Amino acid sequence: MIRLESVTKEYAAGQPAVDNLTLEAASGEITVLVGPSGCGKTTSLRMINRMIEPTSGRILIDGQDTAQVSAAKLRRDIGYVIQHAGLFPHRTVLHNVMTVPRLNGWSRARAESRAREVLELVGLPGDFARRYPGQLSGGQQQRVGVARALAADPSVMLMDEPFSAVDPIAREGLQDDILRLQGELGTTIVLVTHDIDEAIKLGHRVAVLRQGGLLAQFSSPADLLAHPVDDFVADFVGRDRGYRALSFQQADVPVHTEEPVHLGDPMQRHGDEWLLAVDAEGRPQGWVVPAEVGDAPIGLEHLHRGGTVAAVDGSLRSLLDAALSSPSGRGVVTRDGILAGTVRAEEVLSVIQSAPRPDGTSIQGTDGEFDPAGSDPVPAPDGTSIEQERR
Ligand SMILES: Nc1ncnc2c1ncn2[C@@H]1O[C@H](COP(=O)(O)OP(=O)(O)OP(=O)(O)O)[C@@H](O)[C@H]1O
Repeated sequence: MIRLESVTKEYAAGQPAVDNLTLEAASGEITVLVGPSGCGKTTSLRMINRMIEPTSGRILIDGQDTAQVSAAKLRRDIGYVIQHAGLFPHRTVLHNVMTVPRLNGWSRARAESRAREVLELVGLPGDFARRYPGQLSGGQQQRVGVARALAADPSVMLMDEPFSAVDPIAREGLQDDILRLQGELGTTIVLVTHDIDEAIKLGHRVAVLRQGGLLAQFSSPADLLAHPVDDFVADFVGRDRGYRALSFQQADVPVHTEEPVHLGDPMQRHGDEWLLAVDAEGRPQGWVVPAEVGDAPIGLEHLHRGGTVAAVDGSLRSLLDAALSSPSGRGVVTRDGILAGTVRAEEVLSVIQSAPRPDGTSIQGTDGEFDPAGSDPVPAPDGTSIEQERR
């Protein structure tokens, strides 16, 4: 566990960048520091590995006061990942990743074998080892940065805006990889970001800081969305937080049997109802309308791919989104990627209505502002209703 005890940093006297911050980052968890620019996130992070010394207060790692440990040793023992990866441009990927194990006195052979192992762990094939950072994309460089931080097998890793310089698609992949790696390795991670969505996706616990380095709220993501402590946090957490909180809720939703058609098979049905097409293994591929296919075999060109697909044990948000985004109004759900059936928006909503929320309450029995079961069919953006669309 990392414990910050009344930690203050003043770069200029009387103007704290971090003000009396007390915070515990639990072992084996991801703790995220988030907040607007200049609120002291990076300063807080860098005080943990003594790249910046606190003006007052103490920082303990597993009970040991970091002030008692040599700063150089602390930095070698703690993985550190920064924006733009910070790789040595004149060293190959392999030598970049070997740096800290070599500094720790490992033999060249052992350091190299460890470097290859962690490069594989972050999803970089073997031939990347010989390249130079300039020959990699931003996302790949960031993966090398993560591999380098993991190379010495640290129990603590600090990450400062690690993904903010890569494009949104690469960023999602990197976020998923960090979640997977952290789950596998159990590393204690403290991560800084200004992106609240990233904080909510990655954090077991999220610390929201405000200007002057003051802690506004320290909570689980679900609690942050459900119970922002004040207007500042509510504004920062942003709109749609009721909907986004459904990401953290799971409940059994009725799954209806769906009789799919198979890609490549002749279309043997008629009319204009939506049918789900699957491949030979039963993986959903998209929706087709028999009248558009005619007598031809069902091909990729006939597919409408608008809808999202949810795992059968996925969050209420993913199940509702599958139903709302499906052109048929039937949300596709899968088990291990194979079609399990379909769900209906009104049934997901009625489960949401009665499911316990993260704070233990349920929507039923509140002021009755929200009553999907009793209301008219939900209008779709084109003016029809999901009831009509379902046919
Ligand atoms: N070396 C420094 N000397 C003087 N002031 C500094 C120094 N480093 C940071 N500050 C100031 O301390 C405050 C906190 O900075 P810090 O970099 O920790 O914030 P941050 O939340 O990480 O910001 P950002 O999201 O913009 O990176 C800011 O007002 C900044 O200008």
